[in-house]
Amino acid sequence: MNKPQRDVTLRFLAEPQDVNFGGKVHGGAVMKWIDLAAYACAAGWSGRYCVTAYAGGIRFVAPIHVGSLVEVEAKVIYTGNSSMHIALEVNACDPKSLNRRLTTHCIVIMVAVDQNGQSEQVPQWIPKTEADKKQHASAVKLMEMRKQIGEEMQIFVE
Ligand SMILES: CCCCCCCCCCCCCCCC(=O)SCCNC(=O)CCNC(=O)[C@H](O)C(C)(C)COP(=O)(O)OP(=O)(O)OC[C@H]1O[C@@H](n2cnc3c(N)ncnc32)[C@H](O)[C@@H]1OP(=O)(O)O
Repeated sequence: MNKPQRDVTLRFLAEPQDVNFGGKVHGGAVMKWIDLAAYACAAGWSGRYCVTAYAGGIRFVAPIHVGSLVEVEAKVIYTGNSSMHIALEVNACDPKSLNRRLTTHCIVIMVAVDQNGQSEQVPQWIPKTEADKKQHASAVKLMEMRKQIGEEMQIFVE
């Protein structure tokens, strides 16, 4: 296997088929792009097939217009035994003016699985730069917060 790749960026044009009733790109389309980028990032890091275990903290900061050049950036910010925590950012711009702006961001957790859907070990990512260390620490903090949210939400799934 090649050296694990920490990040990936998908680049494409928002097409008319992605539009919602308000004339902007549908939130569901953005979430699909995010899932695809998270998968490509996790697969590139682990060299394995991966599934989405969690997606959260999504914030739609600004709408995306049809015809925009969209960039979905995904990067590993934490690895567990089989999980990869991935920070995603979606930026868009008019391809004529290249006035790039943030439209959406969130966190996705992907898990590497074998052919039977059992979780498999992934290479560990070790933060090196100050920015990496901050993001890693934030991922650990978010894990704790999700545990509390999960416990609170238990009444809705029983
Ligand atoms: C076949 C080849 C075709 C190739 C073709 C290519 C196709 C190219 C197109 C691809 C396009 C994009 C594809 C996207 C991928 C889908 O869209 S997948 C569809 C949506 N996702 C699913 O269906 C996943 C359903 N869930 C599961 O299967 C299981 O819950 C999981 C995720 C495997 C975990 O199972 P589990 O029994 O909890 O496993 P366990 O070993 O206890 O935990 C594993 C890890 O998951 C973590 N975890 C589990 N649940 C959670 C949670 N809710 N929150 C956070 N972490 C969690 C644990 O903390 C643990 O982390 P580590 O400590 O190991 O780091």
